[in-house]
Amino acid sequence: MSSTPSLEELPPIAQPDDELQYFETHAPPANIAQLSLEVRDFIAHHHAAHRRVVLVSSGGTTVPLENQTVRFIDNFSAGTRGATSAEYFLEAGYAVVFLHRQFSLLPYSRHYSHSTNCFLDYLSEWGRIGEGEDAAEGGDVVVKQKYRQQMLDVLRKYRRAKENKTLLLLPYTTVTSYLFLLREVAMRMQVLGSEGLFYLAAAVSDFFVPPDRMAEHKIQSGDIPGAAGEDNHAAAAVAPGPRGKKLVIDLDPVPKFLNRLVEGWAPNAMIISFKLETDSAILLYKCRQALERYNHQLVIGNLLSTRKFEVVFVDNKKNENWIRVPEAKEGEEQLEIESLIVPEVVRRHNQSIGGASIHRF
Ligand SMILES: CC(C)(COP(=O)(O)O)[C@@H](O)C(=O)NCCC(=O)N[C@@H](CSSC[C@H](N)C(=O)O)C(=O)O
Repeated sequence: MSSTPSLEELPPIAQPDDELQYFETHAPPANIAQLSLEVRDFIAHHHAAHRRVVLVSSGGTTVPLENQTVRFIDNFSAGTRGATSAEYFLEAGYAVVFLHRQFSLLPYSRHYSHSTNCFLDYLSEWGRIGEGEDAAEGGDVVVKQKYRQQMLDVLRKYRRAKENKTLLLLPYTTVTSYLFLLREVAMRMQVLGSEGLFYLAAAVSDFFVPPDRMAEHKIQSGDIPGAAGEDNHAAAAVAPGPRGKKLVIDLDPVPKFLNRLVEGWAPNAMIISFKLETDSAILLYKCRQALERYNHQLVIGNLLSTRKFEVVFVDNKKNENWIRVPEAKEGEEQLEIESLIVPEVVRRHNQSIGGASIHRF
């Protein structure tokens, strides 16, 4: 079992000057001003309607190795946890700001997107699907009978979220765009006080290439004299090795922003972070350590290998509760663990703000 570092050995948590330095030395997403106004209006609308707002972060952030990015380091996440949880928050009556990795899974469309659930597999041969404007000349595609009810259920929920404008999609790609958007939304959510909820399921990069060590052009693998990217000061550069050329990467730790979120950006909100480990022997320790370091309310721990079947709630009152779902038998529908996680989060959120039941459609 790997030795578990003490609090002191961990990279320092972000202090105000780290935050200042990071945001001053990185460029925000080009459209952040427009997105910030959309978030402001979204929050104001639902606050006026006495509807709670939750920020759900989802997907994995990237760390570019070149300014003109050809190569990047990615963090594992398909976006299933975030997209599925967002659906259950919407069903619980929350409005959702969905801060997600661009092109990762989205609420509702996740059932039919990506290669694992290709929408086209749900369609049968050409035939007439309906009358009036639905029926084009020569007939339309027909959803296979066995999928119709499920698809109609998803479609109804999707349309309800659109009609009620309860889902705001904010895409990011890099860890920098994620952090800028997280800070922007958090500042806007301050108006919600303790009713604000953060559900941080995104897989956030822990290391990055500082701008002053970033190669401008694609790092060259062969010898091109004077080619850009051979700068020896670059954090990622090709160097001679015992078995020929190798790529040497020297990254800095991303300032730990969770502390800034808790203490500065959203001081009154309920903040839930996910802790991802692969070694079961250190999961609980790392969850407790995160709570001690960041002083937020709840860490949901999960292992990469069993994340769809079990999670553990570790809260700041030292309670540790496992939630588990049985793995579906062959041919059976898998119970989504988020159908249990989100109601438990909502229960705890109710408790933290005095238990008022929330507005439902
Ligand atoms: C990524 C998964 C496993 C979901 O997978 P998909 O369903 O395939 O999307 C999610 O459940 C999770 O653990 N997310 C959190 C993963 C993560 O990076 N957590 C961070 C802490 S929260 S990120 C906060 C940041 N590092 C900071 O401290 O400022 C960690 O474990 O260290």
